[in-house]
Amino acid sequence: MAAGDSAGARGRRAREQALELARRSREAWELAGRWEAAAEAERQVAATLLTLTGTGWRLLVDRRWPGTRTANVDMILVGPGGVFVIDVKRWRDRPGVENGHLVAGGERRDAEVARVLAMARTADEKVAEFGMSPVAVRPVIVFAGHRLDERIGRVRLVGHPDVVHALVAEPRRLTARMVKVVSEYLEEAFPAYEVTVLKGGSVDERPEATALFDVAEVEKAALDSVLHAPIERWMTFLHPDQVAVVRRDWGGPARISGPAGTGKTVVALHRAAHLAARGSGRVLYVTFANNLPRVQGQLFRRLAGHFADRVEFRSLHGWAQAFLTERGVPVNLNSRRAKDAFSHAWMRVGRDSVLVDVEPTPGYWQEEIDYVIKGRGITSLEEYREVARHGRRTALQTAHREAAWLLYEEYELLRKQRGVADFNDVLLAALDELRERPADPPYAAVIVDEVQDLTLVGVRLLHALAGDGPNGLLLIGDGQQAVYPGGFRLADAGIALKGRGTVLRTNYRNAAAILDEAMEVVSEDPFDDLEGPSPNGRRTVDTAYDGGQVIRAVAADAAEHDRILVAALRQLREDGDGGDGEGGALAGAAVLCRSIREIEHYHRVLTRAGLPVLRLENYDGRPVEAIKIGTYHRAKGLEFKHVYLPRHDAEIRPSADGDPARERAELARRQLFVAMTRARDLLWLGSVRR
Ligand SMILES: Nc1ncnc2c1ncn2[C@@H]1O[C@H](COP(=O)(O)OP(=O)(O)OP(=O)(O)O)[C@@H](O)[C@H]1O
Repeated sequence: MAAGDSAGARGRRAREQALELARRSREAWELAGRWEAAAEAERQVAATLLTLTGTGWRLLVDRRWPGTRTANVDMILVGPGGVFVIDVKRWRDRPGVENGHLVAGGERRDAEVARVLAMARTADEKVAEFGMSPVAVRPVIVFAGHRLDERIGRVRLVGHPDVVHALVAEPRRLTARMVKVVSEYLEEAFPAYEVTVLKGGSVDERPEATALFDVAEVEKAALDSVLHAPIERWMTFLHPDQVAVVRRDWGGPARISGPAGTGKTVVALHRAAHLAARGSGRVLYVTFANNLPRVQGQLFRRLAGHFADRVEFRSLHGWAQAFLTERGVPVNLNSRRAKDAFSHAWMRVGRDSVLVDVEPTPGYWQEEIDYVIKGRGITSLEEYREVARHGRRTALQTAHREAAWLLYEEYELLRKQRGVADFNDVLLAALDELRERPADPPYAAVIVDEVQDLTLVGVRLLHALAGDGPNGLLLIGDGQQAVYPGGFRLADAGIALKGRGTVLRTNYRNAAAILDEAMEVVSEDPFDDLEGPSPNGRRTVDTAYDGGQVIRAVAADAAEHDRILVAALRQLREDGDGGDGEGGALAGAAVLCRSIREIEHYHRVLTRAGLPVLRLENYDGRPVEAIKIGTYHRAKGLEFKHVYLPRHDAEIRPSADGDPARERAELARRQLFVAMTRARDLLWLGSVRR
């Protein structure tokens, strides 16, 4: 269908919906008139909302507020847009919002906001019992006789004439069946306050009774709601245990861990919305990878668009650089020239030293500087001599440590001579600056996703930013998915979790066959998990999805391998099943590679074969009819229906050799594991016979 046609069809549907509501106005008005228990203003608002019940919404009027002795909830409306807990006000003075406060007649009326928020929290609790996230519950105050459409945190403030189109425009979250189930559940949870009597009379006959809202406005709102992308399965409903984590109160820094695909990011996104809803402060959501914030920000806008301006999605280095710029601290980041400084340092003091007896590749020693020495903020040889090198399997004698330290000093000298900074310098400078002058205004909460990929200095920086206050710092990650060498313990960063943590155990992403295959790769490998070593790579995980397909393609040579890959992708395009209803066949496909060189190679191969390609660095999570292509590192935190791993085993070796080889082999297996666990339904593993 052409784009113009579908827009036209959407417009027609929106108009029909608006007209249908208008047709029901008089009927609703009469019905509300028979609501004896309700006050006049409530009856009028109820009449307006009753029009919605003809198009799949359900309205509960005058309900008991559980947990209170006598208080009532004016209305609860359940519809495609979620659950709305409604309080009706008839004020003579015009309500408005000033500096985040509800005001009327020159006075603050914060108590009214607090009251409807408290009602919504009760509803949150009730719906959490069956796994509904608080993002789908919205407290609303409807003002009779006024026009406005404002927001204070989570609370929506709307005038009576604005209420229908405000609610109709909400993104669709619930199917008709779910609306029924949820409203029946709430009917029991919030019992009728008084028996609502329908009597013969009706409310005053008023001329406006037939025009409870502006049809044109509703039509536009209905169109907006369809323009929202379809809501993913986890946008509204989670497992009740996940919802409990989203809503939990933690007295200080906390951690969510769990194997790949267990919903850690999903829970973190819902929690970001929950924290944004609770207070007025900003929430910072950080990851190490710089393409993830775009994808996560995009998901968050779909999940809780009304809080999009309160939650900042940033990469750690992106945030640190912006922070330093804001503070006027110059840092000349130039990783290419910094690398060049290292190469010279290696030639001068590395390649003829004892270091080559342990490991001749200079890259290993650059990592030692990046992840152990600078990454942990070590400033003296004494400190380096003593440090436990978590995550590095290669034991170093004192002589090796001294030689590595010399290499580090030479590198620093040459780097400074060139007047350039590396990525660690950016974080170190930001940490110094933050310690000198704390952030203002500070963030109410900092959520760190994929924390295992950070260095110790990175974690210290975020800890300094968030502090130790309640619900301030949340660390999410899984040591088994660490794709960088080196590691740290949270205790080294001065973070005491004191039992504040939770482990998620159900994998909702990978079909069982895929997860089994991936687990096999790392099952023999111990790993470091931030709070201590984990001796066993085989972990207990429940799978939510059976089935799945793992295809192994073994070719005689590289050219044949690439031909098989292209044929598989063409087949996928023909089969037309790739994108979860969001885009065509290729929208859900990704080709993941170990290195940038391989990416370039496969980009050429696919383009020549006439297959559309999108590099992961340009992907923001929105469905695009193109094969995503990127490195294992860039694929972190993402997922695709079909994942293709060309020459997946080229770097995979048994790990019985010496220590450095073992360390490299384990890291390569963890990276492969991460790539494999990006696949939901199909995993294609290509190899060339050795
Ligand atoms: N309660 C749930 N119901 C259905 N699907 C869910 C639920 N929770 C999570 N998911 C799905 O599981 C998938 C994996 O979730 P998520 O990306 O949050 O996992 P993760 O633990 O962060 O993974 P990884 O560590 O591998 O990056 C998501 O696509 C989401 O659709």
